Amino acid sequence: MDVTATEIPDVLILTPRRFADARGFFSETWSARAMAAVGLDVAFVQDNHSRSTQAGTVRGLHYQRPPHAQGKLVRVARGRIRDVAVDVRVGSPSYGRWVAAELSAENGAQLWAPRGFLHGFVTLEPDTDVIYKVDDFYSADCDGAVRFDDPDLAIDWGVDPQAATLSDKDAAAPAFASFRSPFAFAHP
Ligand SMILES: Cc1cn([C@H]2C[C@H](O)[C@@H](COP(=O)(O)OP(=O)(O)O[C@H]3O[C@H](C)C(=O)[C@H](O)[C@H]3O)O2)c(=O)[nH]c1=O
Repeated sequence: MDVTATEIPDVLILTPRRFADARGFFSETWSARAMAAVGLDVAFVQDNHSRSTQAGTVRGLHYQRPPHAQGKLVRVARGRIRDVAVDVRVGSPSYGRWVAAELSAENGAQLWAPRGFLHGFVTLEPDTDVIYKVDDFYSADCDGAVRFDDPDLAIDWGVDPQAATLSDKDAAAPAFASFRSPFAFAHP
């Protein structure tokens, strides 16, 4: 499995090996052993699958507050997304900074964002299927959102935010200025 660093050290791009042959390919899309080999000991408890029929669909920016904060390992089974993680760990040198990566069925790349990050993506093709593992269960009570096109975050989504397809929840998400992070940066 290839590991590529991003501008935020704890956010990684993992790309599992693909065994191609005349039929297509085989890939271990997740392996606890492969994750441990790169220093990631994560106990995932839930798999998610979201399908977005339209290109330009934005899902995010979302997080779950403690005690149900979630680390996420995101991949695309069909189509293509620009995946975004925003560091909101109080005390982090990269607090408020974002990283983006293009994940697609074609490139097989996966984004790992630990707990303490806002997460969202925009679809770059119709009928895009996003598959992701999380390390805590869904909790509606702990679910939170921040405006995806917040001017203080100034995320480059690569598409026109004004034309984005949004859920009502995301369309009404609060500004980053009103966000009080419940996450602490825990590094030596
Ligand atoms: C996330 C989630 C949702 N749901 C239910 C709650 C709603 O009735 C319905 C749709 O939920 P929502 O509109 O929050 O789905 P997304 O907008 O795709 O949210 C996700 O989008 C961004 C990209 C994320 O990183 C999060 O994983 C997640 O917040 O599924 C569940 O039953 N379990 C779950 O884990």
